[in-house]
Amino acid sequence: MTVSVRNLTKRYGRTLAVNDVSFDVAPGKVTGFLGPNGAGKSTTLRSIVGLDFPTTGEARIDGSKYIELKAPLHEVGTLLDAKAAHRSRRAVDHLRWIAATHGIRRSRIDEVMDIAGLTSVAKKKVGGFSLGMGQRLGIAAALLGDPGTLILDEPVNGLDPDGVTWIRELLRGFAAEGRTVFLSSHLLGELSLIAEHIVVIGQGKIIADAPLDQLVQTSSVVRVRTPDVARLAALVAGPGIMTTTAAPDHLEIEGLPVEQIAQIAAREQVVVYGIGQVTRTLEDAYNDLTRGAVQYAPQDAESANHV
Ligand SMILES: Nc1ncnc2c1ncn2[C@@H]1O[C@H](COP(=O)(O)OP(=O)(O)OP(=O)(O)O)[C@@H](O)[C@H]1O
Repeated sequence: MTVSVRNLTKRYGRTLAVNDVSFDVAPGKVTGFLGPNGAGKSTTLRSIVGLDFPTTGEARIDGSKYIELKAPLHEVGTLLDAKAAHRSRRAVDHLRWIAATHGIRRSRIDEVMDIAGLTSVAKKKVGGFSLGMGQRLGIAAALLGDPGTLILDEPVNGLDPDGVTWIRELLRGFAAEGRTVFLSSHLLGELSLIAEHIVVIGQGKIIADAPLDQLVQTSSVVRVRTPDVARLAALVAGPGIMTTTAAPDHLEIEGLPVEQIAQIAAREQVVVYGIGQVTRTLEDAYNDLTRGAVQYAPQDAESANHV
């Protein structure tokens, strides 16, 4: 199932929350949705699943608008607010209530509770759940109809390390079956372990839509760990080559391939403890992309130290 967003614009009064956004979410992989606070992620996700009506433009799931789907739970599983469950209801009753809307069999409720690790708290009231347990319940609900697509807003939030590993494996497995996964998250390190494709939104506009590999592609900088930084810097010096001492025993070299640097070091008998290309993290890529698109930031570096 492909999720297609076309020229989606959403205004709330004077606020232009989403501004002419178009992108596709492909099946068979996990797609991450990133952006600063207030960038328009939740509005976009809510518009995809018919909880918000676009001012103009549209979102379709395999060609249909969400509201046109005959049995939406079997097509799209959603988690948009982990606190949405009724506080006085028991976890199992929350799932029974949702299952009843689609005639989903009772045994499926046990299955999803088991998948989400909630079997032992099935009869506990949701009001007593932690954020992480609420997330697990929300994911169990999203899985109830065994859908082809999952749309999740911040599903990793509040999960403990076991929970983070669990959801990573769950979502990757889901995508490996050819299904579609679209999730937002501010946890960039975790997202780079889950997602293969990344869409970045800033101030209501799409500012990147690319495979993760492409965003974090290896830079041309080589970092060498050596006790002889000054000597190696002098040996590799030449036109178009930049060297930076990154730490007392770390030299960064731009403009020469790693093999050539290793050969120079070997030939000149410079001791090397480690050598390799510097890789950009998703966080580096995100910071570069969203510079200028952050709405809610401290006024200056000085105030940043005081928040
Ligand atoms: N129901 C609403 N009424 C008025 N303004 C809204 C409403 N929902 C969102 N907005 C505004 O639209 C903009 C986008 O909000 P949205 O919640 O989509 O951002 P987000 O990227 O999900 O942010 P966060 O990372 O903080 O969750 C913000 O300026 C927000 O204040």
